Amino acid sequence: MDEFQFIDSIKQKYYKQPSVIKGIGDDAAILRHTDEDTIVAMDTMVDEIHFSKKTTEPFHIGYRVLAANISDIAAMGGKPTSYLVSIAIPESSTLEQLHEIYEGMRALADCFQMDLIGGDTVSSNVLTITVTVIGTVKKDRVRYRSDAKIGDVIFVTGTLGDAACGLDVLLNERENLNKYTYMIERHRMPMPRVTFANACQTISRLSLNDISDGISSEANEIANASKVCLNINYEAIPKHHLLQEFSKEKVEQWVLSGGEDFELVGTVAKSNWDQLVTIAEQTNTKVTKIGTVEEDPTGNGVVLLSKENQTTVLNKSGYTHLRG
Ligand SMILES: Nc1ncnc2c1ncn2[C@@H]1O[C@H](COP(=O)(O)OP(=O)(O)O)[C@@H](O)[C@H]1O
Ligand SMILES: Cc1ncc(C[n+]2csc(CCOP(=O)(O)OP(=O)(O)O)c2C)c(N)n1
Ligand SMILES: [Mg+2]
Ligand SMILES: [Mg+2]
Ligand SMILES: [Mg+2]
Repeated sequence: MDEFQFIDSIKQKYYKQPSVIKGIGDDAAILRHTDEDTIVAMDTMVDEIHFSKKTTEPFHIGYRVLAANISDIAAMGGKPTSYLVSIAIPESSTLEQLHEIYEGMRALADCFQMDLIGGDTVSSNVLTITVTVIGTVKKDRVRYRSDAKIGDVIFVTGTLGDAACGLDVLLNERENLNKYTYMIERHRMPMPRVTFANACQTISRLSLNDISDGISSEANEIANASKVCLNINYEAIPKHHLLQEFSKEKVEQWVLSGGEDFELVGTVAKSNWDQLVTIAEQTNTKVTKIGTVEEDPTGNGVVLLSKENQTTVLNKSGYTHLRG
């Protein structure tokens, strides 16, 4: 199969979204959105950085890369509608593996009625997949990191540290993997929090960020953008009971800096907290209060972590690709 036959083989037979005027097959795609703002985000995954043979089947590679992208749309409060895929393929990849990658993306895309509308295919030494995701949002319901205000409740969805635990279990080839199935699933097939984020439309102001690098990073991103202090209580951060068998140090590292849970961290006015809890119940989403937004006297933004009755500054300690 050559490049052009490959593109033909991954092309959808029809498009679900009325916004797709032109999808795959010309020099570019054409979209038409009338009433809403368009959200555009991009994330790349690279072999041996974001996945490896030890951790992921081709299906999961596709699923995860799209999930990471959709998660950014959720974090802006939007609805994902379409995506483009750039794939750099090494000689060692088989056609079957490539189709499984696309099957993984399609499986998640179908959950949100998303269309594959374009991309690029090249050969390379390292399997690299870049997705551009497109979504829509009502213009007065965009969720900026800069919208946290003093007095807000800080919340997170789901439990934190699960994906990092699953990754650790896979990388260290522990025996009795069945015991860790839930954590492995959380690493391989994270479900971005679109339904919850969209159901929050009745609330006029939220700040939101999705947890890809680790909450220590994303909480700092909100604090810096909003120039406030996020005071977080470590004990209040929800942790899955399966983490109990691991050392306190490991759990702390996974919870604060593990990343890739693709949960949401955000802040909401105290007066809207009950409403948020109701939305969480209606959308089957676990939501937990983990702290309060306070004034930052320096004006730069800071995150404080209270743990065992001690309060320290929580610096960004999540995943980073470049150091120094
Ligand atoms: N190489 C790049 N060129 C241009 N913009 C970039 C690049 N890398 C990241 N960005 C932008 O920087 C911001 C932060 O990116 P990132 O930390 O990857 O966000 P996220 O964790 O939500 O994926 C985003 O607006 C992103 O589009
Ligand atoms: C084989 C393997 N090793 C390590 C990791 C852990 N890891 C790789 S990248 C990353 C952070 C998230 O990726 P990034 O490219 O920073 O995504 P973004 O923040 O842009 O959404 C983590 C936790 C992994 N997923 N797979
Ligand atoms: Mg990114
Ligand atoms: Mg993000
Ligand atoms: Mg990152």
